[in-house]
Amino acid sequence: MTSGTTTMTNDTILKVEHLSMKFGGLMAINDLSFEARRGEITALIGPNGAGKTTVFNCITGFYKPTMGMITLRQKSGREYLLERLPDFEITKHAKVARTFQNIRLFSGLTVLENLLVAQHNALMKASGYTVLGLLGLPAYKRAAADAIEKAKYWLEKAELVERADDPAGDLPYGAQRRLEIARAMCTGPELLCLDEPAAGLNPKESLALNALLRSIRDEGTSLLLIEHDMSVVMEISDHVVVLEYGQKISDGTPSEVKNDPKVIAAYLGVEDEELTEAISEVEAVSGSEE
Ligand SMILES: Nc1ncnc2c1ncn2[C@@H]1O[C@H](COP(=O)(O)OP(=O)(O)OP(=O)(O)O)[C@@H](O)[C@H]1O
Repeated sequence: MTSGTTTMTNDTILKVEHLSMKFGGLMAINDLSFEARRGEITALIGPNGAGKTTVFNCITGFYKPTMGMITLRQKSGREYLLERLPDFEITKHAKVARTFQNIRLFSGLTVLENLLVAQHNALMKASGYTVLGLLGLPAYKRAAADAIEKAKYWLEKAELVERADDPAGDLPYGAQRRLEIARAMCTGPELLCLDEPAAGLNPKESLALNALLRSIRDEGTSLLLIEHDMSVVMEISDHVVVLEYGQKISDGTPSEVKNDPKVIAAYLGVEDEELTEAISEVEAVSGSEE
């Protein structure tokens, strides 16, 4: 669905405007606006209950927002109003893929099979949705060969080649995380949304994850991630958006956000008066430096 009404440039892949989500009397997201730029890693951070997962669920079609607009602009310039699309169309047409806080693999299938299953839609399309197509069409044979190539590519990128024939459920936790991301990449997304990808990883697994996410970005897929692990956020993000009580309290580079008194206060949980004091202190210091 093309919106044709926004003024997005090609540098922006996602624009969230005046998003609100109400659950009964609870305003989980309150008039939130932010942008994610193409070819960047954007992190969405904030204390527990700030509304991060709710934003993800609105972007990926799991929730229909109470108000607001979410526009995705593809490389081709085509725009989709995500809040108007059912979730399967967000994946299939708008090309937004996601992972969840808890790993959701086909644990009885092998690692390779997980990557092939992700390409089922492309294969069925090439078959013309018929058995004869599956058996004889050259287009299907080509698509099947492409699917295997793509799976091999992501096996290598995710450092999983040696485990390709093992059941996914037998992999260590960090490898399962990378497999989930590789599987999402096999769907060819323009925007990859990751919900706490570093949760539960040991330091070595965390480094492997960072390398994988950077290489995904460097190849041109934009990333939006929710992450609690600040070392991951500070190390790999190009842009950080900070939420508190469903509202944006800061937005900038990792170092800008890290030094923002509002962010420090949100994470330390200080009272409003103390926050005002902290802000005036920072302003006094920056004023005396000018
Ligand atoms: N389906 C729902 N029904 C009712 N309330 C909900 C629902 N989903 C989220 N909430 C509430 O909305 C608020 C934001 O929750 P959300 O899970 O988006 O926060 P979060 O920032 O992702 O938190 P965490 O870091 O703990 O995962 C919370 O108060 C939560 O209890």
